Amino acid sequence: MICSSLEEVRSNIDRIDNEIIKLIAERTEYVKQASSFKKSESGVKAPNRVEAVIQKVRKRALEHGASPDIVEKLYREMIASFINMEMDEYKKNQG
Ligand SMILES: C=C(O[C@@H]1C=C(C(=O)O)C=C[C@H]1O)C(=O)O
Repeated sequence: MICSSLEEVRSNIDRIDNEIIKLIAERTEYVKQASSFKKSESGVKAPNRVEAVIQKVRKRALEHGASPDIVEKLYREMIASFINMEMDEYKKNQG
């Protein structure tokens, strides 16, 4: 959509950010659940799965006209934070 002012551009960015945050919240709930199926700290980190996710999102980025490099960078940062959160959850459940 072509905008006719910076205000309109920013209003669209704000709308999209709101949607992204809702999806991050939903993703958070699933990552927390993942910890209950893990049997070790290396299982929590699951590096093979991380690489599979990265390959998948790079492909999706290309299909949708986004930059695969930007998407990969964002996902690596996001997943690192999710792993920290999941590790805290895992350790809490270990008692
Ligand atoms: C959610 C999981 O745990 C971790 C978090 C991941 C993610 O945020 O996509 C992927 C792999 C794991 O590092 C999983 O194993 O699927």
